[in-house]
Amino acid sequence: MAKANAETRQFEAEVQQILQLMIHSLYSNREIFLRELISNASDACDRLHFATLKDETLLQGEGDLAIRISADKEAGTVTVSDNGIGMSYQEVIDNLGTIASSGTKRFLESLSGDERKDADLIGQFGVGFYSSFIVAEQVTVETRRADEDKGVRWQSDGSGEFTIEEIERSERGTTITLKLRDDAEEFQAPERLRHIIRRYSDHIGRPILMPSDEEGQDWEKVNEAAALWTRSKEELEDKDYEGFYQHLTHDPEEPLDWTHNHVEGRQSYSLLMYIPRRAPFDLWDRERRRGIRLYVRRVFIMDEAEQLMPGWLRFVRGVVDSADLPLNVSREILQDNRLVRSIRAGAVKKVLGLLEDMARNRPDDYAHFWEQFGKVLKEGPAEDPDNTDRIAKLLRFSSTREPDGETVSLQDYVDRMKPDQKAIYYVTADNHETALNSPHLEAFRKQNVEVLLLSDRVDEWLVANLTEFDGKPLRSVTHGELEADEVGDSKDDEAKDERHKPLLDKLKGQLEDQVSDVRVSRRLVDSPACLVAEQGGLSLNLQRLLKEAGQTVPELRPILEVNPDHPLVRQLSELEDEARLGDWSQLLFDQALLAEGGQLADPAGFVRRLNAMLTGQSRQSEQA
Ligand SMILES: Nc1ncnc2c1ncn2[C@@H]1O[C@H](COP(=O)(O)OP(=O)(O)OP(=O)(O)O)[C@@H](O)[C@H]1O
Repeated sequence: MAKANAETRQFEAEVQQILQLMIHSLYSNREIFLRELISNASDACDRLHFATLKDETLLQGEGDLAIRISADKEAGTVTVSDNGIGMSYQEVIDNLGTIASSGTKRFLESLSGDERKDADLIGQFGVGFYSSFIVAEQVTVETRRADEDKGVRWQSDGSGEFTIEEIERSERGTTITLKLRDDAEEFQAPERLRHIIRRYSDHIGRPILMPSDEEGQDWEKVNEAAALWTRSKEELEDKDYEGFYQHLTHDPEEPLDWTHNHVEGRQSYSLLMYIPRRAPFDLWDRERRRGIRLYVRRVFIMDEAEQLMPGWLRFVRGVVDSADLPLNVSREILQDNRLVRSIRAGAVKKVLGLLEDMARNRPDDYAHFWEQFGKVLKEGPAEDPDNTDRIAKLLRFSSTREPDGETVSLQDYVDRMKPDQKAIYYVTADNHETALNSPHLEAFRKQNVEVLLLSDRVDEWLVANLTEFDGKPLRSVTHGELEADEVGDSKDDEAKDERHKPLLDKLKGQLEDQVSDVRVSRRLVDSPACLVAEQGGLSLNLQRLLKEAGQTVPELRPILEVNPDHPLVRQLSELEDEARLGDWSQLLFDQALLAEGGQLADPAGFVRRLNAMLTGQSRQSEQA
């Protein structure tokens, strides 16, 4: 594959796009280029270290892995060098000419064209190596892979193409030389470089060295060079944790919170986990691998070890360093490993503790967290029955008492339940407005009984798995028959049903293909009718969601409940004309369906019947 002569190649079109965007949007924060290069160099050392576990000869006698940074005033350059794994010819092409990561591809797809917004977004991906071009008019990379004889030189001015050629290079690893732009001269000053290194890269586990004298013969260590998570909490400051978070995630924002623990016992491991401030835009992408970075006794093993964090905490970022896992652990082994399960259980408990603490002591931060990640947390009870009670306490809902925003906890709800109230009531709907205006709530409103308003897709899944809280059952207001005392109804209901039997029979006759039953409602005050699902059956909302998702749903006919005190229903009960009775019954059913967010089977028919009714005629009398 290697070529003897230099060849010129084009950047992938997307790289050019990224370069443009970056040079313009990151101008105010140019110094991050150094952080990105150090981060790559440190990863390269980690990867070499990992590779030498299998093949010691890769070290070739040079075992002290380090990152060297120096400036040359005369040449106007800054050089970042590492003796890590290095790159082969093909790897240079793949890594430094294209956008290899699918995440970055998706980022490009999501560009809005609004520079401000896009600049915000770009930070989520880590602009990596290409950030060199913020300060450099020319970048030269010389590298040799630890297991190859020949080296490679890559060079570009960032304007559209690069050259690549084979070279002789005795040292293993990578040297990146930036020819600084005129307006970036400040980065030649060693003090400036030192300052940036301490600021952004102090937590890097490898030594970062700079020349200690003018001649550049002796090198001295500039950073702390102990992996941050191995250090004790007492000696670390917020800015250390924040710097490490940046290294780990490339998130331009500071984390919302973190938890750092050293666990000793049957197993020993260190955990450092962060809650980001903002959800990544691909949080809902099921293909996207998540999880945290795994180290074994300080040796980097893998990124995004999804086995270490359950799906319902997929927004958590961080590091686990285990003292007990074998160094040759693979993703497959992680799948089903007792140690991993117990680390994950420990990690989950720490995150839950962190969130509980935030909810209690920093309600504003928690509200922010909930807004960003609440929907993900709602997957918890289904995925993790063991932790359901703790997760349930962290949930927040909108309710008929507090309809603006999701602010009500189940504990708040239970604390203000009426003394004789038996259940925690909720309504699910396709959207908040539909839930809030649902006719099913009328009797509850009248009796001042609070009802939770659920309108996220995941809510149906949540309530299927969260059936009680604090000993109180969760009960849907659109399911089953309400008992008289649930809504403070009088006791003469039986008689009421009897009295209205002729009406109910009429409606049943007209709508027999569409409903499974018709009965007098205890839910309604102002509306003439509503639809109800069988107790324990699928809600109409869930049936719709499943159909949208392409699943086959058994044809479940709802129950029509009517409000016999409503003028419309009263008039209907007096109708004799079969055709008008048919139209009115259908209208009653259709409007009940609309009110709870359903779709009409025959919208044109609905409009025609409605118009006929509004003009005081029925189809029959028009024809006559
Ligand atoms: N010093 C280096 N030694 C060896 N490989 C490197 C070095 N610098 C970059 N690379 C390779 O080039 C790839 C691209 O680097 P780049 O900084 O653009 O993205 P990244 O590091 O993969 O992503 P991110 O910055 O988001 O973590 C790296 O994944 C790595 O494989």
